[in-house]
Amino acid sequence: MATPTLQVALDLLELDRAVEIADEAVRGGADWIEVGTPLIKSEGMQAVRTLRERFPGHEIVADMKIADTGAVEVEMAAKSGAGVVCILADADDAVIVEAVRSARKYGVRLMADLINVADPVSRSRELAALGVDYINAHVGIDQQMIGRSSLDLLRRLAGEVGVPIAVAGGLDAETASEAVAAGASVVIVGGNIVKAADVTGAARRVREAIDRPEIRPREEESRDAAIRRLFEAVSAPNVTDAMHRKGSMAGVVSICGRVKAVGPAVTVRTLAGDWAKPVEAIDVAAPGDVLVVRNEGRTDVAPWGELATHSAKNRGVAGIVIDGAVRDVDDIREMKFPVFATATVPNAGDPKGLGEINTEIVCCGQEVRPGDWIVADESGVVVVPRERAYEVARRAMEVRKNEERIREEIRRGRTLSEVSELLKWEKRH
Ligand SMILES: O=C(CO)[C@H](O)[C@H](O)COP(=O)(O)O
Repeated sequence: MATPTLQVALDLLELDRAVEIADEAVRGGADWIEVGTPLIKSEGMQAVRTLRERFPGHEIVADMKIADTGAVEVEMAAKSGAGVVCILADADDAVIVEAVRSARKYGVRLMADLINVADPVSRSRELAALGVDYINAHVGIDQQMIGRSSLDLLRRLAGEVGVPIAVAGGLDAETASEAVAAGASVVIVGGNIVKAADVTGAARRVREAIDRPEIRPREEESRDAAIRRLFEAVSAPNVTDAMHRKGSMAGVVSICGRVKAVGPAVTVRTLAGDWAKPVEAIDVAAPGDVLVVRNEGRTDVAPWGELATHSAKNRGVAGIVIDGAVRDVDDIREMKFPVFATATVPNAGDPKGLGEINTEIVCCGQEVRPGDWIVADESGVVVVPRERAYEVARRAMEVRKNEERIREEIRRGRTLSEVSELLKWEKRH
């Protein structure tokens, strides 16, 4: 079998940055350069022309995701310099047939993208029979965020289709190896190369994985373990960015400075600083849970202090968030236990047993249900609805990766406004 091709997907909005990143990716061993759909939507065919001119020795792939007017869109991409043009596998056969005719006329190849196709094996066979040159086992970025896997899709197709198979969707060096072993002829990598601070290094690692695939058995990971791993690797700001700037509690700060708490919420409602329910909740919590206490926002009386912190720490509780005051701050700081509160005050309430454990509460402006995920660090506290926890954790990791490349470009001397083309992307009114 010929060495599989490494295609780098430039899923960016800015052409200048795309050219710079393509240059670095090529130095790391990328063969084909994909003008990603966002770049085409942002810059049009000029992006294809520019990349064609700048990289004369490399195949340019135009990810048009054609859904209609197959002939015209293939013609546009071909005349701009693309050698491979992408069409949606789900498009009507009438569109596919016209696209194939146009591709033959202009001497380019067609790649059909299986994103969201219900029966990928039979559709791939139909597409091959219609004259499509490559099938792309693609799981889109939004689908990846809810846990779909491009490798699973690729494995379903292996040996079933008579044309070369490309694979795309969240691949990195490790999964690129698996993709080659599963029969991929073209390995398409976007985010894990183009969002890296060191694009050349990231591309080189994928290149090496493709050239010398080394498959290590992957450890099974539960959903909850993956959620925790991802949330522990990102910041609270990354998480609220991933939630369209929602989820932040207002006015609550870390009492111990640089600490972090991640875990499902055990909720507590108490009244007037009554510390019975918050302390009983320590026994209800499992290791790794975060206690979230509503104390009516009162800052004049504390339902939490040093002894409770000591007990929570022993039990493996990951942290505590209170919409009110805590006390014994000096001792808590010595323990470096993640405590987040809106105030400090010396006096406690009495343990009368008012309130409830594990009911829905509102804490610092956010609704919190038992089991919702809490991510708290020095910037503050974010609540993630439990049913969206995996998706938000994946998206937060994408936010973090994206910032890595932006940080690198700022380090090289550009301003944040330049990197993000702020003026161009201001909302028009
Ligand atoms: O076509 C795409 C999204 O629709 C991407 O180019 C493709 O998914 C590869 O990027 P990534 O590796 O980040 O998933």
